[in-house]
Amino acid sequence: MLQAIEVSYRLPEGQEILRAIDFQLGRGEKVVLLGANGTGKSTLLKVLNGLLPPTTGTVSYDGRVVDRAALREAAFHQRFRREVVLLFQNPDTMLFNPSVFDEIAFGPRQLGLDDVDKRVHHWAGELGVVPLLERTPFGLSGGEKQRVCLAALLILEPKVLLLDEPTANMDPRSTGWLVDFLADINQTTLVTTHNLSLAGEFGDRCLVLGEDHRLIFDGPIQDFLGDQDRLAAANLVHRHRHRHGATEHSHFHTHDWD
Ligand SMILES: Nc1ncnc2c1ncn2[C@@H]1O[C@H](COP(=O)(O)OP(=O)(O)OP(=O)(O)O)[C@@H](O)[C@H]1O
Repeated sequence: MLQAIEVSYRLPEGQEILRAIDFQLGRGEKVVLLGANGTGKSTLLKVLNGLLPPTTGTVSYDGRVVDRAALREAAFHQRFRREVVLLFQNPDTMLFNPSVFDEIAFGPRQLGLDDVDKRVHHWAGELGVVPLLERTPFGLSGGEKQRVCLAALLILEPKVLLLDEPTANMDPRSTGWLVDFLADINQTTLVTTHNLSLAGEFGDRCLVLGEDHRLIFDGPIQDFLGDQDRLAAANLVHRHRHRHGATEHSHFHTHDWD
């Protein structure tokens, strides 16, 4: 339903940070996007969400090319913005309303949906943020902000969720809750994470961006996670020395940052 066809993205300064990326997300599919720092994961999500136009190649949604012309058409723009949503890596980028209630209500109000109050209470309940509704979003903890941002997206009843490191600010209990929550929804999800211990919980298929900014793997996640050579080539495991008294050895470690 969402497809990248030979997508490349070049920064204004000239550096190419996505190179000929080609893949398709099927309806209801749960996919994980992996890659070392700076390989282009956040950029790819922004391109898929229509926020950055690819330098070459195309993104298409349900068979329609997502370009400036399409996004200028009111009907397509409204449909695409409602159905394909992006959770930014930094929740502060998304919060700009005076209260959590207004933050969650913003999308439905923009779209002219009815029963905004009821919808806000429903999604605040789903995300466990009802006690925060009258607070200002700026004073919340990182994990609380993440939940508020998710409520503000899910209230639109999207079909595709692009989630950029959704557990990065979350403590272990919230992380466990989010993993279960995402497993139970039937939307298409594409989730980036640096947490290889969790990656397999977000989907059965993974896409991996290499340090050359190309898609270097698209397949079953367990095949990728079980292959030390591939993990090392993608800079997703590291090796360092351990000393145990007089003996010393080294082996690979996964690099879980959140
Ligand atoms: N607007 C911009 N101006 C300059 N450089 C940028 C811009 N956007 C992205 N980059 C650079 O492009 C590269 C890819 O960035 P991106 O944020 O997509 O990587 P990432 O894979 O999400 O990284 P991380 O794992 O660290 O979050 C980085 O080197 C980044 O510094």
